[in-house]
Amino acid sequence: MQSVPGEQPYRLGLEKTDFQYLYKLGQQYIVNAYINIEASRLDYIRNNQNRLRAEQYVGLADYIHRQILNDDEEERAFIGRMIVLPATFIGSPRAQQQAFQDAMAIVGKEGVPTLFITMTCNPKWREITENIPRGHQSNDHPMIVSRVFKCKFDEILNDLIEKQNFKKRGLPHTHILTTLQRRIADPIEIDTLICAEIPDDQAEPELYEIVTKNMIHGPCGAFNPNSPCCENGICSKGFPKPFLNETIIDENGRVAYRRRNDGRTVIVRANGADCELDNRWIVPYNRYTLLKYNCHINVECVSNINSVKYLYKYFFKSVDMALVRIVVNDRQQVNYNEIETFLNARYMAPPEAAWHILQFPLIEKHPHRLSIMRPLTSETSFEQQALDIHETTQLTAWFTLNQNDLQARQYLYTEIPLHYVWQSAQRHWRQRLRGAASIVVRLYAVNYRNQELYCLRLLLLHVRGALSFENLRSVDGNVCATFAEACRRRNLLANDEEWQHTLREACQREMPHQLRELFAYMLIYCEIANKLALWEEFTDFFIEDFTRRNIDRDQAIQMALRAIQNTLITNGTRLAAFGLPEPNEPPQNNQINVQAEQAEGAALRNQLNAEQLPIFEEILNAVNDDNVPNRLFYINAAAGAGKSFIFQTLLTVMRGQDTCALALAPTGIAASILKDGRTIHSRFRLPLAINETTTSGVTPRSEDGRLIRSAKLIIIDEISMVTRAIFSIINRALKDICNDNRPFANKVIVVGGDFRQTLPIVINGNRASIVNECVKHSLQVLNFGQYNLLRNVRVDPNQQQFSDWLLNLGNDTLPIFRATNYGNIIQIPPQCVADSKNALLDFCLGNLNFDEIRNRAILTPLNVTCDEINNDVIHRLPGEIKTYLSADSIDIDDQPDVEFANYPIEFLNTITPSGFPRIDWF
Ligand SMILES: Nc1ncnc2c1ncn2[C@@H]1O[C@H](COP(=O)(O)OP(=O)(O)OP(=O)(O)O)[C@@H](O)[C@H]1O
Repeated sequence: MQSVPGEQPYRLGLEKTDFQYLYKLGQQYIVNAYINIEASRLDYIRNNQNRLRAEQYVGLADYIHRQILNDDEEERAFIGRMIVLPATFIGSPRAQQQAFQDAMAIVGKEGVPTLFITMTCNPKWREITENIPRGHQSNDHPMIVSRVFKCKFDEILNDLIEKQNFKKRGLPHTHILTTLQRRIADPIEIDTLICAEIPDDQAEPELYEIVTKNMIHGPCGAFNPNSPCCENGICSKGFPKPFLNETIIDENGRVAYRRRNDGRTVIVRANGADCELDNRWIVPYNRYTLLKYNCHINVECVSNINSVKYLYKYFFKSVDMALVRIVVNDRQQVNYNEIETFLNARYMAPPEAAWHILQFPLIEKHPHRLSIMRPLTSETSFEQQALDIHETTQLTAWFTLNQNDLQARQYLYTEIPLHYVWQSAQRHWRQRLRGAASIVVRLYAVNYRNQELYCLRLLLLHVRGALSFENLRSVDGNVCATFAEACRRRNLLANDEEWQHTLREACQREMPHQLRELFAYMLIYCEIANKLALWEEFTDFFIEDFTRRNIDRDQAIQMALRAIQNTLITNGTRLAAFGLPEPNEPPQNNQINVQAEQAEGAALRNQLNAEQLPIFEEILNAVNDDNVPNRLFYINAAAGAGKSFIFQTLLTVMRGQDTCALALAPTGIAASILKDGRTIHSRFRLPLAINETTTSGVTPRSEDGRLIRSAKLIIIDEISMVTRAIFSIINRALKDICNDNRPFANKVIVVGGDFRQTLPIVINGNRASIVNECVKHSLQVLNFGQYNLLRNVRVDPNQQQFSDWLLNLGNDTLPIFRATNYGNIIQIPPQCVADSKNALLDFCLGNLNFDEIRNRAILTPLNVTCDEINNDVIHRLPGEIKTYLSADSIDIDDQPDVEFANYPIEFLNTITPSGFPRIDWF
């Protein structure tokens, strides 16, 4: 039998030979043929371990050394023979790891994939049945099946990350992850792309035929408990799925597809019986691809990068199971033989063998992998070893390039392949003439335990135009002894130094009260290792304003602690929670200057317009008389109609009467507009995650409880953003704290907002789920009296037209410009449209000075646009640009090393989940 790969396809592809009639034996022949080919390759690897430098594989050497340096002498081992499979051997653990990291690099550049497509070969494809002898099964002709599948596979590939896979028993199938240019975030859009229902057999007979043949799961569960997908009789894939009237995206971004209970069913035979299956058993598909390819093609929306991980896990599992096993034999010799392990855990199906014999690739496109340098042993320095091996690496060639080419110095090492091409024969970088756009670059990953190499890698991600290793280690003209030291000095590694640095810098510019506030927020939001040390180091700065006033140091410290405590309490926490000393006395309530408030209240009251005044009077009347029955007010105010103005007047007038009123809002920004405004969460001590059973953390006997009890009026601004659950918690909490079972404990509650504006945030929610969260329904149920403010006081009277347009927009009464599947398109008045980004910036920022600019904001629907605009704005501002870098890391406590290596630092830098800042701030 031939073992040369090139000859097998020829031999097996011959038409009308005896081979065609071997049936099952033919399958065996193909597997054997490939095993032979593979064996010769493995032999080569086994006999060339020195050339592969097996001892230098990072992590492996670490592990082996740990075994050898075991404290317990009895347990100590010595290194035996090490045989490793290189990354170039497809199926080796290293190849899988590299492939995964390649995929992550692509995700880093292109974004999280949009669709996960699984396509399985259809053995009844005309191209297969017409090419096998009559009466034969397609199984017996894996070479033809593989060839046809490859053609179909090539056709469906379009802008994707792809992987090839083989089902253990049967037919080739492929998993494809595609990244569309635009993310699909809307359930309606998902419905246009993906369907999980039985088509109408009259209207779409062809599709009906394909779906009922290829896209029905199982049946499993009660119909067929022995189905391979069942564990203890329950389907591990969650079939049958529930009926759903609308597609829903849950809070984790997972999609539950629309499967309506429309009465359509299909009869499928399983377990010797006819089973009637409905839409709950349909695997999601795309109409177009199904009609075109006529096979099983499962199309699903991707929710997060886990799908990439899943793809590779699946790949690991079913194709070339490569277990890493360290054998310590009787003589305590550590033998590490990946080839043996690879072969022992081997499963080879005929289609897979055929695929390999035909030399179809498993992975077609790699990012440009940049070497850092050869992974080296620990005894000698990297530089020394690099010199020792007398070989120019991509990295040392980059140094040389920078020495000779001034132009190249502007680039990072990772940007070099975009501008220069690596000439592997000559071992140098040559100017690139074309093709940069499609290049994805990634630096080989390094385990963070290998500190120096890890830090070298980190420097390469941030230092441009380095001339040598020494130059790379230089910071501000000083050569650091190690790469780690250089990283620390460049603030690339996370530690408390960055917080010291932040405070030190702030000390130069900020007033002590601002420093105290900054410190309080650092405590709340930053991961500071030694908070006490930081407090002690900067105490003198925190108390400077007090000591300047000749206040004794101890007392000044108490005052500073109290100020910090006040900020912390507003945010629902205390100094003690951070291991810091608590101030001796409790924080004092702000003293209210009653007379000043009375004067201000009277002035504001005089300004109230004809729409506002009657509402104000009615509310104040209810506050002053417990017997007034109508105590719940809902001010329905269009944008800028002056509801906050009424609230402000009410709060001031009540303070003038020395009566307690509380001002609340769902967000910090909305709360900050109101006098002594607090967020609902902070006032009622609510946890972040709210559900029906959540209760307020305020107890009746606490300081907060007393304050809430004494309040005669509670104002909640921006009620449209409050969820029903929170509103009901407030109602329950008031009843509990005040021991009064009437609605909201008979307090005067004034809520205001505009349901045309922002509604509650429901992560990945659709229209129905967001509306469902709104309090509007509760307002009606609880009999809140509705008061309308419609005149926009904010806009210039000359812009009444714009004000009307805004109102119509909110009321959905504007003329429809064009109707689409995703909703109606309206036309924005031409005077509100800026022709270009620059025109927009000119309009918003013009020639304003910095203070004026601070009061303006440009809102964008997408973070990327916001980053773009920020970048432009920064360059328009006077002064030097300073960049602050974040030091991203994975929480290694619950991540094993392998996970860490799979998410290299530059990948972490590219992800900006909501609420996370970019890696660089200017
Ligand atoms: N009676 C008034 N006299 C003078 N200025 C007023 C009056 N009412 C409102 N304003 C001013 O009009 C602007 C808009 O008012 P306000 O912020 O109270 O509106 P709003 O209904 O809360 O708006 P939004 O819905 O956008 O929050 C503010 O600058 C406010 O000071």
